Amino acid sequence: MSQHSVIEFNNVSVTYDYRTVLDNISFQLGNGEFSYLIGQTGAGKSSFLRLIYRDLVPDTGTVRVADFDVTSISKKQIPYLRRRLGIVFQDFQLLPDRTVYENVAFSLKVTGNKKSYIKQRVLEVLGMVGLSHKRKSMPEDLSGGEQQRVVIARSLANEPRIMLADEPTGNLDPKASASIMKLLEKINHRGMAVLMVTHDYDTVKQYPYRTLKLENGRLSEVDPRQL
Ligand SMILES: Nc1ncnc2c1ncn2[C@@H]1O[C@H](COP(=O)(O)OP(=O)(O)OP(=O)(O)O)[C@@H](O)[C@H]1O
Repeated sequence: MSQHSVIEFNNVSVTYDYRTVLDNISFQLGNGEFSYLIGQTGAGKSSFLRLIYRDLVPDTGTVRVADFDVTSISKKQIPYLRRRLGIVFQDFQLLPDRTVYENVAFSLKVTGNKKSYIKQRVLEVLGMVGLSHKRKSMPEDLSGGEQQRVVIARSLANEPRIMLADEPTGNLDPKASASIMKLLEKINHRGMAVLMVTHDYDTVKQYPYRTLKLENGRLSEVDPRQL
């Protein structure tokens, strides 16, 4: 893999029941790069992400993520791969019966960190997303935008190099969406690569970065200002 990329697909194809969803795709996400992935419902965006966190294996081609050859890693290595990824997905919500602090601490406990480090790191990432003062709150007492910021804090806890964000501004009002985008930009400026799947073209136009469109199994770059 190139020294400068953190994700690399080479001639990747995925076919479900004779329907080719990803057709011989090659793609690189640079170290510290911000990119959008767009495409209509059913275009294959989720399949694309699933390849990265090894929830799906391509029929042909290779996928490399950080230092992992994802297409050939053992089951044992999958958790180590996933630790390199900050995952912000709609279906990966906060635990409703735990405080904000505990929700973030949870991801550090499962990776076997010491209590003193966990405390320091939780406060650090909550500070980064501007929610230290809400650490004792329950998720249901936060706004949608605040909940999403806690999800982002949790995804940052283990210091991943790459963030995968699936519709992080979905269901949020324009003000909350803007605060999420500013936060993702801040994280990106600190050196983390961000790959964001979105249907929110207003946001893409307002925060223009490389935009890749999936259509008929192929990936092409489009001008974010022309969406
Ligand atoms: N496990 C599967 N078996 C069969 N078909 C599948 C499977 N997973 C996805 N598909 C089909 O492959 C196509 C691409 O699905 P995918 O979920 O990757 O699209 P998407 O772009 O993420 O869509 P959305 O924007 O609606 O989430 C869809 O037609 C879907 O029905």
